[in-house]
Order: sequence, then C-alpha cells, then structure tokens
Amino acid sequence: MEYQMEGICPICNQHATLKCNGCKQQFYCKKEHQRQDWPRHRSTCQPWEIRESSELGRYLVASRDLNPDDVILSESPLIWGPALHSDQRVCVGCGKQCKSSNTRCTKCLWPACDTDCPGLTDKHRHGLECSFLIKARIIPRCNVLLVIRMLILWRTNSKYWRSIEKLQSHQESRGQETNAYEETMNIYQHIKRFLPDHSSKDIVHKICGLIDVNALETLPPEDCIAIYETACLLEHSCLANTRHNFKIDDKGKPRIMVKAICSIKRGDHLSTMYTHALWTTKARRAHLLETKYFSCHCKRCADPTELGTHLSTLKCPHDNGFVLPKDPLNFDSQWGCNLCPGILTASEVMQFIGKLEEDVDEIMYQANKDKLVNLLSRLTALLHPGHQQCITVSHSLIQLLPADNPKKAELCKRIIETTKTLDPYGSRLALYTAVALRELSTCSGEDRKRLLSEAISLLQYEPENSPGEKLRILIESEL
Ligand SMILES: C[S@@+](CC[C@H](N)C(=O)[O-])C[C@H]1O[C@@H](n2cnc3c(N)ncnc32)[C@H](O)[C@@H]1O
Repeated sequence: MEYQMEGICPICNQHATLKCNGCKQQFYCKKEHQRQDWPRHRSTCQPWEIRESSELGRYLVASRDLNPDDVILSESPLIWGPALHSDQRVCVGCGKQCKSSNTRCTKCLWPACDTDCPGLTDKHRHGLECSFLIKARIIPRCNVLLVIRMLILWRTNSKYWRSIEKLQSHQESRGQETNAYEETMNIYQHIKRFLPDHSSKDIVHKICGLIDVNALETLPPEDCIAIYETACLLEHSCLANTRHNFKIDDKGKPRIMVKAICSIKRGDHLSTMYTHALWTTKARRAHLLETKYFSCHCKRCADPTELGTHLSTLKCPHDNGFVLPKDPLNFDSQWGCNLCPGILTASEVMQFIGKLEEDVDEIMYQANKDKLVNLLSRLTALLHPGHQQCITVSHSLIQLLPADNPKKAELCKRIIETTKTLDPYGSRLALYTAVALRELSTCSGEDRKRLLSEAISLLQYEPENSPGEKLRILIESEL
C-alpha cells in the first residue's frame, strides 16, 4: 500500500489530509464532509475488515456482500524481490530475468537486465540499496536480496518495516534442527558482513520467517515474491473464494489485485489457496504444516472422498471396494475399505503411494504413449480412477492419444469433472482444465465450439506471456 498523505476532498475539491479509515484511499478536509459523502462513498469503500483470532491470527472478512469479479483490494507491495528459493538471475532494478550473465549494475555489480535499466537508479527500487550493497561487499546472489532489502527497512526503521513485522513469522516453529533454520543460517552466513553485530542472527531469523510465511509469488515479474499489507492477511482455504493477479505499477512494483470469484456474504472469511489444488489432502496438509505452520480443517480436507473426486482413494485388492482414510484430519489415521473389514495403517499407505509415485515420475518423464497406457492400466487396478496419480497420467496421455481413440474422451471428461469440483471457478487449474477441454473438443460427437469457448473463458485471467495466455491465443485462432 502506498502511504499517500493527502488528497482532494470530494465535497469541496479542497486540499485534504483526513483519510477514510476504511479504504485509506479517500481524503476529506473535515469530518463533516466525510459524513456528508458517506452515502456515496459507502459502496466504494473497502469491502473487507480485519479480524483476529487465536487460531488464524489476523484475517479478512467481507464487510459487505460481494458478487463474482468484484474487486476486493488492490495494493502495491511493502517489499518485493527475487524469490528466496530460486536460482534465477533476476535484475535488481526491475525484477525481470537477466538474459545475459554479464550485465550488472555498474556501481554495486549485482545482476541487471541492462546497464540502463531505470530501476537501477530509482530510489524506490535499487537506487537506495545500491550504496548499502557497495559497502557490504557481498558476493551477489539474487536469492538473498530480499532479505537484504528487509534488513534495510529494519535498520532504517521504515514505516514499511513496522507494517511487515506485524505479520506472523512463526519463529517458534522454525528453531534449530528444522530445515527452515538451516536455510536461514545459510543466508545469514552469506550476508553477515552486511550486519551490524552478532545479535543480527535473530533479525535474519525473523525476516526469513516473515518471507516464508507471507510472501506471495508474483507474475509479473516471474521468480519474484512480494509482501503486501492487506493481501497477505488472506487466510488459506482449499476452496478459496478469491483470485489475484499482478500488474507492474507506475513505480515499477508488482501491484496485486484481489477479486471475488463467487458470491460472498457479508461476514464471510476471505480466502486464497496457499498450496496446490491437485495435491491429495495428505500432501496439502503436510505442505501447509511444514511451510505455514497450521493444520487445514476446511470442508475438502475433512471429506475422505475429497468432495467426491476420490483424489486420494485406493482400490481394495479383494473385492473392488475403495480404501479411504477414516479420519482425513489425522495424519496417523487408519485407512479402511468401504466393503470389507480391511484396514491399512497410515505408514503402509504412505509406502505404497510413495513407490507408485516413483514409478509414475519415471515413466511420465519419458512421455511415451504406450508406456503411459500401460502405466494407467496398472494404476487403475490399484487406485480409484479419480486418484491424483491416475489424473496426472491421464492428463499427459490425452495429449498423445489420437482423437479417434475411444479412451480419450472418457479420460478428458474425468479430468474436467475433477478439476471443476476442486477448482469450480478456475482460479488455480485454468490451464490444466483448458488443455483437457481442448483435447476433448477434438473427439467425435463433442461440441467443439462450446468446449473451446469454455477453455477461452477459463483462460481469460491468465497473466501476460504466461503459458495460459499463449494457449488462449492459440485456441482463439483455432475457433
Ligand atoms: C500469510 S499469513 C496470514 C496472516 C496471518 N494470519 C497474520 O496474522 O499475520 C499465514 C498464516 O496465517 C495463519 N493461517 C492462514 N490460514 C489459516 C487457516 N486456514 N487455518 C489456520 N491458520 C491459518 C497461519 O498461521 C499461517 O501461517
């Protein structure tokens, strides 16, 4: 969020410094004019409120009813930079990937897309940090730059830092012996010359926690992440009710826009998805616990059938029953067959699936049609046909099968049914679903025009130059 301090009063058009507490965008010259403007401003004032609970920390709820596609918020980042876990060479001025490995900022020698990149001298971007980097004499490594940027905010006690540090960093769960701690110490070792004294280990620990727990992946720019004052308060749900996208603002920063994807009632929690929509409940919950330090209890996680998709379900070898977790919210839960008294322990299931995953990874890598056909027939003997592994293999296979293969339409339909249940508004799996719709459109007896139009509509929100946008343009040319 930009810290704008003044504006124009909409009632008298005079200079105004009194800010609306709700949206923090509208200024008034006096309280009386604010009251007078409320009947007009009410409908445009921010549609969210911040709440707090011991379980969720701070979170957002809708402060009025929202319709699909309503803008919930739009803000520029408090801080942004190259992702911590990326090894890409990213320009320190604008965040774009560097085409050449030799181009650098002429002063500090950190990577740049071009020596003339305007971001290199802009004080809102690299301009300010450049002098710190010259003094610090650290070997340039893009994936520590965001930590350095945060340290500069901390050292200068910037108002941006004061907003960032209010976010949860979960340091208590990132102590010694954890991978997070080890990664933090690697970063610390690399940048310690930049730090004032040894106590700074703690601040690097906190900063890495703040980044890992809160930063959102931006696109554009690719391979960058950013922390936002309000958008980062969106809680996680495996059935989220918002989508977001990014645009580079006039200061060269990735501005986020969050929109409703369905009707949202006043008081409903506003959510986004922190993990992967096509992962099984066990994988999603483990990922959330390991990286965001909470256990998800949403409707999808609590349903052993994953909303009827059977994304995790195994086949019982004895009687064609299905084996499901008895309590999907418990990692150690037993799995039971719906037709016989057969039971598997959690670790038996993990071993079994782990072995299958290895086989799938190996064969998928080869992308050979006949091998995929054999693999899928092996998998469907062991797993529900809606299981994640079957869906993944099917998705590769449909792109290799000819249109007249009788299996193709059936596989496409199962994939589409699954993705539409798990992501009914196409906010996470648009590209995946669009590929299946396009393949289905080639099968005889299918309504080609309707399927391709549906794929185009799903892909309308895909970022510029992304594979999703490229597919949309291709399908438009095919229609
Ligand atoms: C991106 S932050 C969200 C803002 C955070 N609540 C705060 O107060 O700074 C992510 C953290 O919020 C909490 N959180 C988000 N979604 C949650 C959920 N569905 N259940 C429990 N905790 C959740 C977790 O502590 C998580 O690590």
